[in-house]
Amino acid sequence: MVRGRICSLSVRDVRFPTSLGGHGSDAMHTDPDYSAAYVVLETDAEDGLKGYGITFTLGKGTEVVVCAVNALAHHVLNKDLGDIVGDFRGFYRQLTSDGQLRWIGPEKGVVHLATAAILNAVWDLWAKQEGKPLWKLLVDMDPRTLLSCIDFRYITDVLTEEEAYEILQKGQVGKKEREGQMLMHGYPAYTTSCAWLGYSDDTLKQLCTEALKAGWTRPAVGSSLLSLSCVNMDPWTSEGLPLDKWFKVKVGADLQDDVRRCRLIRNMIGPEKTLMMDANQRWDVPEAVKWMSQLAEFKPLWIEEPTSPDDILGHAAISKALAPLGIGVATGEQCHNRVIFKQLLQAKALQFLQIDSCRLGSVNENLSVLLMAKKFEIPVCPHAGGVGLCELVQHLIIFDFISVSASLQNRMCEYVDHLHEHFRYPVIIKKASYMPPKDAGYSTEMKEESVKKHQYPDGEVWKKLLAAQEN
Ligand SMILES: C[C@H](O)[C@@H](O)CC(=O)C(=O)O
Ligand SMILES: [Mg+2]
Repeated sequence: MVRGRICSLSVRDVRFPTSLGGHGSDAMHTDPDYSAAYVVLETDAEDGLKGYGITFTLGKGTEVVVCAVNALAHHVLNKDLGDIVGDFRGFYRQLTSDGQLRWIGPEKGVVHLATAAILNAVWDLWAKQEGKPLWKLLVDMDPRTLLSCIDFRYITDVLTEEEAYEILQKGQVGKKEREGQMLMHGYPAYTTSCAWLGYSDDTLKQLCTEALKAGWTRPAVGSSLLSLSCVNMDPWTSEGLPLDKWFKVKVGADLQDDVRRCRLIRNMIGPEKTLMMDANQRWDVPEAVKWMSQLAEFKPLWIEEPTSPDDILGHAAISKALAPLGIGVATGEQCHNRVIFKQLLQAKALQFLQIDSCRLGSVNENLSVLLMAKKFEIPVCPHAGGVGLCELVQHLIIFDFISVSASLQNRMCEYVDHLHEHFRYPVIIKKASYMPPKDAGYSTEMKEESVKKHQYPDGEVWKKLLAAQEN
């Protein structure tokens, strides 16, 4: 039973100095401090449960998102949780249609990141009150209720509510077995932790060796060396162990460096394992095609964010040009909203769709994208990493497998090995797979001690760093 009136919303600017070690660096974001605008909702219910929500940011960007959360707060305060989730579509519309704030979106950029942080907290609270991890709340939800959380405005030309209902109805078949499979084996993951652009070759080698030792080692059945249309991997052995393992390397700043690093990593992981490349929007369209033609010898499964995330037709042109080389295009971590995803799908502009739990308007909007991806039969391989993105997105992709896609072919969820120790319910990875969370909620809660230490600029960590910079 959902209960309580939301009586307080707080938001904090929490930053981790990851740029000091080059963690998270890429061709565009050379000094990222992984950060979060961290929202806490309290209700007047006697259970004392709180809802925690984050959105992922980089350093200074956080203070702008914090302002936007505060500007949206009045939509949530003094609302009954029951009224919010009882008409979640209406509430989503209310937040995204604020007559003054919509002008600085709409449904994109800072204001949408703030929307995500608030709604992530609402979903966490709802799941906690129901006593279920978020993925299970979604899996058990009756399809009509689930669809009532989605705003279909702007996407009915490709997906009507009735079509979405049919997808969910079909997804009911075999659901119990798939849930069992997830509980037993987890959802396959790939790692980006070895090859951030700011890492030296020695660090890359060392991390790659460690990752291989840690179990990212099984031989692939399908091979990324085949042309894309032939890639048809079954990621499980008969004992239910994951087979192929994927590694991602950052590229895009300097071609000769890329060639050297890709050779190094390919030599280490061998010809069989799947390698992906990520350019983080660095190139123009022709440049992307030319650059990737020169990296094709390393057999990447995909090039991620080859150009501006807004350039749908550019992505389509790159997809077309790289298909004969067996290289797909992946994108999504900076796709503003469901409309951009709709058009990427319509234009055949991507072969791997990367949802992000904090970029889109929370679970509500991500559900619409999962359903569209199913309709277009494009595999979803979520973006994760950052602060808490692994913790959150695992719920969405596990739900997707159990209730929507029913497939693991060509699908893996990103995993990055940073900052999990700051979460109260950190991800559990076994045999390179995400094990479904068991605790109630959306795994969004951070340890209070970590938040205090890393709050910007007054937390202990930042006080020291800022003082050192002054001297
Ligand atoms: C700035 C982030 O670390 C970014 O490089 C992450 C990313 O592109 C990915 O994980 O993919
Ligand atoms: Mg990326």
